[in-house]
Formats: sequence, C-alpha cells, structure tokens
Amino acid sequence: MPIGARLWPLTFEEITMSEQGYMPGFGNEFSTEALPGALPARGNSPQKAPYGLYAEQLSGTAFTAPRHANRRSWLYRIRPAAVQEPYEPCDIAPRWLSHFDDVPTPPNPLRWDPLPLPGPSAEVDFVDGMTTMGGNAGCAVHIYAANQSMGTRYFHNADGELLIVPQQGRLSIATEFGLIEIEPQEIAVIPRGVRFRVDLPEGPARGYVCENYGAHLRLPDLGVIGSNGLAHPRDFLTPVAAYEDKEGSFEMVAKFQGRLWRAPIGHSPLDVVAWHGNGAPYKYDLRKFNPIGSISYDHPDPSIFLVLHAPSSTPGVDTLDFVAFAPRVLAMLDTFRPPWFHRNIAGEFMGLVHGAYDAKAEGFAPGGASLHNSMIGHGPDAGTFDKASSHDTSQPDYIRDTMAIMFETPVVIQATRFALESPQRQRRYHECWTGLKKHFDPARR
Ligand SMILES: O=C(O)Cc1cc(O)ccc1O
Ligand SMILES: [Fe+2]
Repeated sequence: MPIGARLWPLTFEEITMSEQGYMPGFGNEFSTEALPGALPARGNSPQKAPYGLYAEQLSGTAFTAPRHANRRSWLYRIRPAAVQEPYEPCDIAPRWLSHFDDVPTPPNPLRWDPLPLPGPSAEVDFVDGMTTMGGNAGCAVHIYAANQSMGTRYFHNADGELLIVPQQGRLSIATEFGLIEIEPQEIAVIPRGVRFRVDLPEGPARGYVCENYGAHLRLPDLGVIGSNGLAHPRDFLTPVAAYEDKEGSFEMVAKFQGRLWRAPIGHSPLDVVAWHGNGAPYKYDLRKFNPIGSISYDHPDPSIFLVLHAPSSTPGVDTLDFVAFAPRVLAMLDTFRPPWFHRNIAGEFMGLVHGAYDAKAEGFAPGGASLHNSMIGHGPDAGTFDKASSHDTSQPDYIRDTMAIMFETPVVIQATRFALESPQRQRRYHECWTGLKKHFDPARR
C-alpha cells in the first residue's frame, strides 16, 4: 500500500504490525497525518486547528538559520507540551553524566569488555541504564544496558541529539513523531527535545549512544566521490504520524543542563496526530551503507566510512563523526590491508555491534568498547600484524559478518571515573602490542 493510501487512524499498535510506517529521505520536508485532514489546509497556525488540536512549533535551529541548515517542525497535538507539572531534580540514571573531569584521563589506549546486562532482580530501563563512558564539549558517549520497557515513563533530552546504536536486543522507540523500531545494525537519531519512550519488545538490550551537543547530524558532502555512495539519503526512514490518546499517571523525565529532572504528567505526551517539517527522528540500516575504498593500493583514512557528521564552523572539522566499518571487499595490492599504526589529533571511541573488527584479532568483543585519544599510538594488534604482513594480496579479502562503529571527535574524549575504574576495563590492553617483534635489519631491504 503506498504511503498516503492507508486506512486511518494509525495507532502505535497498527504501525507495529505494518511495514509502511516510515517515509524515506534524509532531512526532507515531510507531511504526515494519523487522521485525514489533521494538518491545516493553509498555514501553520490557523485560528482553530482541525479536530480541536493544538498547533505547536518545535525549532531545532535558530529561527534565522539559513534554509539548508534550518530544522523545524509543526506538531498538531491533543495538548501542547506546556501542559505538565513542574520538573524537580531526581536521581534516576545516576551514571548518565555531562561532566568529564572528575578524574584525569590517562594518555593510554583504553578498552572495555561488554558492560553486563542488568540481572532479573533489577528493573532498569533505557534511561536508568545509561552509563557515560566519556565526553568533551561536542558530545558524550554512553553505553545503555536495560531489561525493562519505559512503560509509563517518557523522556526528552534538551542537551543534545541522541544517536542510538543497538548492539543487542530490539528497541521500539515511540516518539512524538511516530514509531521507530530498530534492531542491532540499525541506528536511530532522536533530535534534541523530542519526547519519546523506549520499550524492549524482545527483552534485555544493550548498545552505544552518542549525545551530540553540536550541530544536527547530517549527511557528508561527497566531493569527488560524486553524487552517490556512502549512506544513501533514501535509506533514512522517518516515521509516519501516530499518537496515543491516554490519560493517567505518567512520568516525564528530562535531561537539561547535564542533570535529570522528573515531572508528573496526566496524559501521554505522544499525542501528536499530524506533523509537518524537516526536524524529526529517523532510522537507518547500517547494512545499507555503501563503502567506497581503495581499488589499487594502500589503506585509506577512515573518513571514507563516514555515515553522519556534525560540522563545526571550521570547514572540514566536525565536532562529531559517526563512522561505520561495514562489510566490504579489500583488494589493495602489496598493501598492509588492516588499519595502519597511527596517532591522530582525534579522540576515537569505538564499539562493535556485530562480528569481529579487522584490526583486532582478540579482546574487542561485540558490546565492548575502546577509546584511543589524541596522539595515543594504536593500530592492529600483534596477531593481526603478523597475519596481514604475510598475507597473499593477489586475492581479495571478503570482510563479512562485521559492523564496528566509531564516534570520532577533534579533541580528547575524557573518560569518566566509572569507565576508568570499572571492572570491565581491560587493564592489560596495551599488551596486545607488546608481542610486536623487532624486524629491523639494516642489512636487508
Ligand atoms: O583505530 C581504529 O581502528 C580506527 C581506524 C581505522 C582505520 O581504518 C584507520 C584509522 C583509524 O583510526
Ligand atoms: Fe584509530
């Protein structure tokens, strides 16, 4: 059934059963109605909106931002977002932090085993289960580990946009804009301020989150690559409008100025019956990424795998790069094919969603993480180096069954106390390189 020819109304339950709950395209001007005619026929704020709905604008950029950068949407809702009790400080999500200088970050490569999922005796939802691993002025990196749906709790983040990368377990993200369902190897982006609830339809879930304090994530320019390649705009999916008309005793949780706040609310805030605009949540399947690589010799910089980025005001410098190391063919001749040894200006936080990563033979498990900061030497471990330096490069290598991700920033990602002191930290990580032998022989070229 084409979008637009659906039966109304669309409830969250109907959308869960449907393949048709999304509109394709990145940053499009979308229009979507869960009831026919719920969008005003003319303008954004008619004297009376259809169906007795309230009109509300959600601006994600300055009113005067240039058109290509401007993000705003108009929401037609049962009650405006102003209808709720005042927020009070609360102590939920005690490991979700926005300050990163409690302890000094050592100039060492850091790596962690997967954080454990909460046991059956604990009730931990997506918000409670957030652990901050590190951050800087541009972003924070977190790992969530949860075993409960949010149920009657709703959440919004005024501090930044959330890039959610599940590693285990499906997430059902009911938002003001509609329903997003994702599984490992897919991602979702929830813009700043959008109210949502995360349910776990298949039980425990774990994944990576990058909280982006900078400009909205966007698709990179492709330069000489041309007009296609990397993440294709049509593969980004934005949900069609869906609403809850529920009254009862609910909780609204906000992250604001680095702290968590809680307020009672007597109705579901997911009560948007129709919306239009270009600021909305979306999902993307990383398996659709179209990697571009070297077809002659040498290993290119990892910027070639850029999925989304948050540009700064300095051309070419991003406050955040989101990179995916997706399945691909390596055909470079006479080349050391895995990532080279390197020291970068960047702070690189990596996660593994699926399979294995080609620079690390051991120790980097799905759900685990690594952090290589500015000017800290790293690269392939000794096992990978030995294998790749005697590998037959006349044949292609098929890098299958893999999905590693990287949140890369132009400055140091400072590690939290939890990250540094956690039992999951691999204190002997540096030993993966101590086995690199001396091969130097001045008599042999
Ligand atoms: O450190 C890493 O594994 C990430 C990375 C990959 C690559 O192919 C080149 C550089 C780089 O930092
Ligand atoms: Fe690196």
